[in-house]
Amino acid sequence: MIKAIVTDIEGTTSSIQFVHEVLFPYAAKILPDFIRQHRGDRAVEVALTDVADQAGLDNKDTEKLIAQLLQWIAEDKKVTALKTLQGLVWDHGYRHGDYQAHIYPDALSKLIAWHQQGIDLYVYSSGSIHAQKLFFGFNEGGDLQYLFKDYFDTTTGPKREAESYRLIQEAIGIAAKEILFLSDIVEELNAAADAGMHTAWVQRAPAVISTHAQHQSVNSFADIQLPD
Ligand SMILES: CSCCC(=O)C(=O)COP(=O)(O)O
Ligand SMILES: [Mg+2]
Repeated sequence: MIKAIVTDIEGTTSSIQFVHEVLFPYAAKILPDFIRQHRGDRAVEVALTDVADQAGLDNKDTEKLIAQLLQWIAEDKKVTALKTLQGLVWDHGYRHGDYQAHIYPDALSKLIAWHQQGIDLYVYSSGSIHAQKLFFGFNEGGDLQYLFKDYFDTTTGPKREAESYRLIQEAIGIAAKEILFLSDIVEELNAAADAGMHTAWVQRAPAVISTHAQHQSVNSFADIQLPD
C-alpha cells in the first residue's frame, strides 16, 4: 500500500515552459548584479566557492564566475550551487509578483486528494529546497506548501542515482515499496525503481506515451493508479 508519494516538479507537476521561459530567463537577467551586490553574504560565498571548484576558476574572479553561471543556465545544468543561487534570485521575483509558479490542474486536484486521504507528499527536484518552497508557496494554485511534508534536492544526491532514492526512503522512514515516485524523466524513474520504489512516468501532452516494463505511464495525474 502506498503511504508516501515523492514528486518531481518540472515536466511532472508543472510545465517545462514555465521553468525555461520564465524562471531561467529571470535568473539570467538578475543573477549578474545580484552576485556583484551580494559578494560577502555567506550563502552566496559558499555557492561561489563551489562554482569556482567545479569550474576550475579563481574564486575572486566575480565576472568569470558569473559567465560560468550564465553558461550553466543556458545549458540547463543541474549544478547544486547554481540551483542555490537561482533560488535566492527567484525569491525576489516571486515576492514582487513578477510571476507565479505553474501547476497542471490535474496535478493540483490529485495532490489535494492524496493529502486529504492521509498520504504523505514529498518533493524531489533539482531546484533547491528554497526554490521548491517558493514554487509551491507562490503558485497559481495558491500557497500549496501545506500539501508537502518535506522537500529533497540535489544536496541529497543526483536524481539519476539509486543511492539518492535510498537516502530519501531512509529520511521518510517507511519501506521503499510503500513509496511512489513521479517524474517525467525515465532515468530518474529507473534510479527510484532500483531503490525499490514504485514509479509513474508522467508524459505530458503533446508527448506520445511510451510504455515501460517497470513504470506506470500516464499523461495526467488523474490516471495515476496507486499500487496495492
Ligand atoms: C523548483 S525550482 C525550478 C525548477 C528547476 O530549477 C529545476 O531544475 C527543475 O528540475 P526538476 O528536477 O524539477 O525536473
Ligand atoms: Mg522533471
